[in-house]
Amino acid sequence: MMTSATVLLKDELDIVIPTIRNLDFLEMWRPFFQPYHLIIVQDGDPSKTIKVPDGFDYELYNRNDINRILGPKASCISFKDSACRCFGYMVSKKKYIYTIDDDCFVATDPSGEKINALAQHIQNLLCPSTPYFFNTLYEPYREGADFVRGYPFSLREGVPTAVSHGLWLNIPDYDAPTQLVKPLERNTRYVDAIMTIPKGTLFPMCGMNLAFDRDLIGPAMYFGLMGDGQPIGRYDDMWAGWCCKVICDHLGLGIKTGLPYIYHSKASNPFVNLRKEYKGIFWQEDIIPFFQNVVLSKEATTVQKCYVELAKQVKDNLSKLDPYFDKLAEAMVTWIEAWDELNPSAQSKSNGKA
Ligand SMILES: O=c1ccn([C@@H]2O[C@H](COP(=O)(O)OP(=O)(O)O[C@H]3O[C@@H](CO)[C@H](O)[C@H]3O)[C@@H](O)[C@H]2O)c(=O)[nH]1
Ligand SMILES: [Mn+2]
Repeated sequence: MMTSATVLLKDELDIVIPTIRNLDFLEMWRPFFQPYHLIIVQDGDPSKTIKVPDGFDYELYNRNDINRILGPKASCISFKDSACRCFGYMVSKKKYIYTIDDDCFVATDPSGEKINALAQHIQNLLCPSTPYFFNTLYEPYREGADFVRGYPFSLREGVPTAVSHGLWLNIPDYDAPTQLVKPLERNTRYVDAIMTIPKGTLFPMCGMNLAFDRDLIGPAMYFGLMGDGQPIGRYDDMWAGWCCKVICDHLGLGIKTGLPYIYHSKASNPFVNLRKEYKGIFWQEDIIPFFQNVVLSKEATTVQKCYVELAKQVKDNLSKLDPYFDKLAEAMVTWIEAWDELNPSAQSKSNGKA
């Protein structure tokens, strides 16, 4: 059991869990999660009671709470999709967020050790990122690693890390077509590496094992309009990842991917997933070039300013793809308004070097 001295960021980090199920999975995480505050976002029927195992310090929000707290702005929070988790990011008052799905369990590393995914994410966030020059020995700040020969000393200080993207053993986060073609495929490959995603490169951000610095990038972690009443689902985390990456590149912040692993136990239904994803699979062939060509102005010195500029570019450039993007662009602005209403002190803080 960790002592209070070794509980990293105990009072500076919230764990956000979106759920439509019971939370028995927390029993396996108890040794690692119990010291932290949980923010549970209950999706679906608000009259259903979600049982939280004893001994955890938590706050729980259902749809009625979201509507009560945000009023008309609640329209930007998805219903019946894991995208609802971003409400937890908004109501948190902590500097760091870790979000995990309720079908993700403690994984074991090749030595047989239980992986404290939260501790690894915290390490990732507390160490700088290196987006401007790739270190071929991967994360240079780890024990037993460093910058390799030829790495410019002027770049070794790195930049602040905004996001730590973890991976998954057992059920990988495949899209529906891949799941359908490879229904029995399980990820058993433990790759002992953490990498900074280079500046100018996008990546597919998965929301099931994800940590971030809320002060640096929180307002960009909007998981979009998904699920009930929307033409698309299961692109919530992807959308947030693309928005976050272009904003991190603009503000000089870093995103890492790799360790830690969790054990993902539940394969969602590939046919249901196909119905949710299919427009995204088609649209992303236009969405990705859009994000690859996004330019934010030098006046965009805060995440909020970047995000509102991005929303306008979404409206101007993607609405021709589908009227959905008009709605999404408006929801992006509503999200920022709601964020700033709930987080007035952080409103104008400049995050990085534009
Ligand atoms: O309507 C819903 C459905 C689910 N949840 C909660 O969200 C997470 C994820 O649900 P689940 O594990 O069933 O789905 P996956 O397909 O494995 O999810 C991954 O795919 C992406 C979906 O966008 C995302 O990267 C991962 O989450 C669980 O905690 C459910 O309880 C919900 O809140 N509402
Ligand atoms: Mn899952």
